[in-house]
Amino acid sequence: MSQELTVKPFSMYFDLISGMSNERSTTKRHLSNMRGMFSNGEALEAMIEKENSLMYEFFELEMPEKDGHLLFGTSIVYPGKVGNEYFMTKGHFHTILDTAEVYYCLGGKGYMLMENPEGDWIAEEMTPGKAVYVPGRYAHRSINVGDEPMITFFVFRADAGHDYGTIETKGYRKLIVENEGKVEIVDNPKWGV
Ligand SMILES: O=P(O)(O)OC[C@H]1O[C@H](O)[C@H](O)[C@@H](O)[C@@H]1O
Ligand SMILES: [Fe+2]
Repeated sequence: MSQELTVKPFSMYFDLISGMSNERSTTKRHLSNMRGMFSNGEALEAMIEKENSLMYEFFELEMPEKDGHLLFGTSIVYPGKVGNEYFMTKGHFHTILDTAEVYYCLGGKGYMLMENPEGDWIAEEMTPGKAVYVPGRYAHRSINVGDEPMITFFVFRADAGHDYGTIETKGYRKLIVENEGKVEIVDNPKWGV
């Protein structure tokens, strides 16, 4: 094994309530990083003009991108809406499509929205204590439908990679929106366009 592929055993502390670690810094996605992801682009621009606030952040550890290694961390999606659509992550397929991921919800309330290229989709509810298995081939996006930050711990194969292109061009088949105070899963009218 070459030197750069050697990883010594290590541990990392995450706060169970906030999901944060003071040992590293997070990658941050602000409203302006989410252009094109929400169905109501005008609502997003209006919000950015007022304040380009933080939508979510997550820990991206540096691990050798080699099969056999695992990458883990936490992700924190803040509460809010763009138009009637809840704050969410961009979502992605894995570049090595057939690689899975596990998420464990530590706090908040939301959904893991998943869909595969064959058209199967499912929105798995995420509440504290719930572990969600995202099988290979499924794009995955975390959506916060509550009033608190939605915090998850995740683990996936370190060389899986992130494919954002498909979601950026086609979007998701489904949207999670608020309708008269209730959470609803609706068809994305712009899907594939
Ligand atoms: O990559 P995004 O879709 O923006 O989501 C942000 C992050 O969310 C999760 O926690 C994943 O496990 C990360 O790999 C991902 O990068
Ligand atoms: Fe992933």
